[in-house]
Amino acid sequence: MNIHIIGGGNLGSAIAIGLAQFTTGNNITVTRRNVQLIENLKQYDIATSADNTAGISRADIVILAIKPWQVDAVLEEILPLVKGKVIASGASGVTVDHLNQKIAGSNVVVRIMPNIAVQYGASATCISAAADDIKNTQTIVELFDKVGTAVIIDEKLMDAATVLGACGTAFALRYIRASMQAGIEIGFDAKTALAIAAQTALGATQMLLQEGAHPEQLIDKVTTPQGCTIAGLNEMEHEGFSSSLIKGIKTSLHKIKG
Ligand SMILES: NC(=O)C1=CN([C@@H]2O[C@H](COP(=O)(O)OP(=O)(O)OC[C@H]3O[C@@H](n4cnc5c(N)ncnc54)[C@H](OP(=O)(O)O)[C@@H]3O)[C@@H](O)[C@H]2O)C=CC1
Ligand SMILES: O=C(O)[C@@H]1CCC=N1
Repeated sequence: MNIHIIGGGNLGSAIAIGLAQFTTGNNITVTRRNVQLIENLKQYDIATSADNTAGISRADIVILAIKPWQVDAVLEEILPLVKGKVIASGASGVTVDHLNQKIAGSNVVVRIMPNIAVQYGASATCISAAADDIKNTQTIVELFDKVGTAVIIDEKLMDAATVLGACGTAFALRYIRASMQAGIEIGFDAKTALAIAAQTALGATQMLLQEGAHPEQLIDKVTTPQGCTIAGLNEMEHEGFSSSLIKGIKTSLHKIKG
């Protein structure tokens, strides 16, 4: 397939590299105005251009990885050339209804919400479309399944998916950073503390995904009665660990919904 990604920033470049690394048989093009900033993509055999329409008529899928307020102008620019193509928008908060109104054509219009771990084949991608288009989303689901997991969700949950899945990368990294900082305070150098904290988070995630267990079932295996784990966990909860995470996620959702 020919995949044309408009917006070679954090998300667009990550999608391009992920698809280049974890899929075969696809030609990928990425565009942005300051094209010199994505020269590095060429090492993955990804074509780059400052012209959003360059080669777009050969594209099978057009992915929008631009800021929400840039979507309308870019659509106007490309619409005459993208009739019948799949258009997948990763712009947060821009609804399928809005996209369909702007596009008003024969296109399959899909909303995608990956996260930047797509670059490493580890995104949790949520996908939605209008009822008429759901049956045509298979290509997109299969594509994003190769760079992590991909699920179709009800569009009304797309903002929630953005917060849990996309912003979630930052939330998880902040947990690792805090662990690292604590690790330094209890005796490790920064590099070792980070290595231990990051690998421990990865190991916990692997167990969770492979066993399909509830986190607390695995936590029970770590908490020795009267031991140091439960003492630490309970202190964290007294200080509002779970509560602050829940509040932060809800605040992010309110922000997205305006
Ligand atoms: N970052 C993340 O983790 C995630 C982001 N998103 C969503 O993805 C979208 C992009 O976010 P992000 O990648 O972080 O933002 P960035 O600012 O990093 O990337 C946006 C890119 O769009 C380019 N751009 C702007 N205008 C145009 C235009 N007219 N034509 C072509 N390219 C253009 C910019 O480059 P230039 O100025 O050179 O043109 C820039 O590189 C947002 O809607 C965001 O909500 C969704 C999930 C995760
Ligand atoms: O922070 C943001 O608004 C975007 C949406 C998801 C990740 N980054």
